[in-house]
This record gives sequence, structure tokens and C-alpha cells, in this order.
Amino acid sequence: MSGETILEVEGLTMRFGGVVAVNDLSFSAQRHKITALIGPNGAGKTTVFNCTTGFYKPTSGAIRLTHDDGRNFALERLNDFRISKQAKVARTFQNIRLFPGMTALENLMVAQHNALMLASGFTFLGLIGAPSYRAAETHAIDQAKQWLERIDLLERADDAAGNLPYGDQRRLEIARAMCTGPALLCLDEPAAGLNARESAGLSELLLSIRDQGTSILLIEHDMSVVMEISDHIVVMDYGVKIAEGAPRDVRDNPKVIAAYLGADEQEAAAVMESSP
Ligand SMILES: Nc1ncnc2c1ncn2[C@@H]1O[C@H](COP(=O)(O)OP(=O)(O)OP(=O)(O)O)[C@@H](O)[C@H]1O
Repeated sequence: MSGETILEVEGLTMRFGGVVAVNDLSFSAQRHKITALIGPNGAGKTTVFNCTTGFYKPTSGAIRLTHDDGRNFALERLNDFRISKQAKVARTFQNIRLFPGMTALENLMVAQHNALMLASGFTFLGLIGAPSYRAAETHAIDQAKQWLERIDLLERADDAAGNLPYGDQRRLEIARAMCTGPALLCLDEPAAGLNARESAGLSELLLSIRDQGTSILLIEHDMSVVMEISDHIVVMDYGVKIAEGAPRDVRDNPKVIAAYLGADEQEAAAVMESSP
């Protein structure tokens, strides 16, 4: 194993014309831990995700990812395809982006497209049904079924993803990201729109993913989820880091309380009332 840090963000800046969405931000995320990025609306959290996952090229700064075996990736220099395929960073989005017309199972198979394409020799071995391709396909189906079972959707494997209840779709998105075998899982507001029971189930799922060895970077407005499952929290406001630490320290930090009070009454109350 290579060090405790999986992700090191250093001096990250992202400008959109005159808007500085992220300004000289530095933080690190530890291996096999859940690191949460929180902050009021417009603080710059999603922009950090978009830079980390290659959707945006940062204006300046470095984003380094280190695998368990010590391999290093300069994410700020890679495109989104290489970041997911080589650096093994997977993400979900604020708004659900499943393939709604495909079944739940098919959505998880598509996630394993890269491995299947390789095993198919980019079509030919797949067409003739070569044993190596059939073995890869069986493995992909097994993996998809295991994840469906884990998120309690095995019985709905053949239902169109778009017909599933909202909370199920959210869990399916996470399972789809996990089917790519990520080293780092980036989740953008996974609890958005979930009720209290579904949020509790989500927390359990994320803790089990962490405990089985996947590092998680989480953006979340639901403070009950953040305070319950995060190992470390980084707080942003107006593009800069205003605090970081363990859930209890962050919750009691006057700068954090002030940032949330200046934002949205409900959100401020949620931060102050949440108990880690
Ligand atoms: N593509 C873009 N073009 C111009 N400005 C942008 C772009 N993306 C983000 N911004 C601006 O950057 C700032 C940070 O936005 P960002 O979406 O990263 O914040 P956030 O913390 O994720 O907010 P929220 O919690 O509401 O999702 C905002 O002022 C936003 O308007």
C-alpha cells in the first residue's frame, strides 16, 4: 500500500471569465475513508468535482491521485475518459444520469463496457463467442447481479431503470459507478430527494463501500448523512476552504456556522442541529 493519501488537491483554481469558482484550494482525501466537501450553494463544490473528473481543465493547480500500488496520476492533465479508465475515478451526478430505457441489469453491464470491449478483442472475439469473451461476460453479469442484490434491486433487474422509484435509481447509479471498480468514488449529492429512511439506507451503503476498500469523495447537503458517515470534512465558501476536520469540529466551527447562516436558514439549522 502506498501512503495514506489517495487524492491531493493543491492550489486548485478554476475561473469562468470573471467568476472565480474555486480559488487556490488545497486539501487531501485519505485512502479508504469518506471525505465530504460541503458549503453553501455556489461555494464551488461541483466545480472541484468537475476538475477532478476531467469535465473541466483547471485554470491552475494540481490534482494528484495515487493508487494502492503507488501509481500516480496527474488528473489535471488527463481527459475524462482516461480519468475513469486509467486513474479509476468514478462519479455520479446531482441529477440522475442512468439510461432510463435500459433495464437495471443493462445499466450495470454498460458500466463494464471497457472490460468487455477488451475481452471481445474490440468485437471479433465477441462475435465468434470466444471462451475468453464468454468468461468476461459471465463475470460482468455476476458482478452486476451482486450489486443489484446489494442494493435490494435483484428482483427488479429486468425493469427499465426509468420506471424505478427515485431512491432506487439513486442507489442504482452508485452501483453502476462501483461496477467500474473505482479507486475513488465521487458522489455529487447522492441523498438529494431521498426521504429519511432512504437516506439512512444510503449512509449504510456508503459505509459498507468504504469498509470494503473504496475511497469516497462526497458532496452532500443532507447534514445528517454528512455528519454520520464522513471521516473528514472540507468546508468551502466562495471558492475557498474555510475549515476542515472531523464532523464534530466542523459542526462547532464559528466560521462554518457563519457561512451557513449567511446562506440559507434551513441549511444553517441543519448544520447546527446535526449530531455526529
Ligand atoms: N460552467 C460555468 N460557467 C460559469 N460559471 C460557473 C460554471 N460552473 C460553475 N460556475 C459558477 O461557479 C460558482 C461555483 O459553482 P458550483 O456549481 O461549483 O458550486 P456548488 O458549491 O457546487 O453549488 P451547489 O451546492 O448549488 O451545487 C458559482 O458562482 C457558479 O455560478
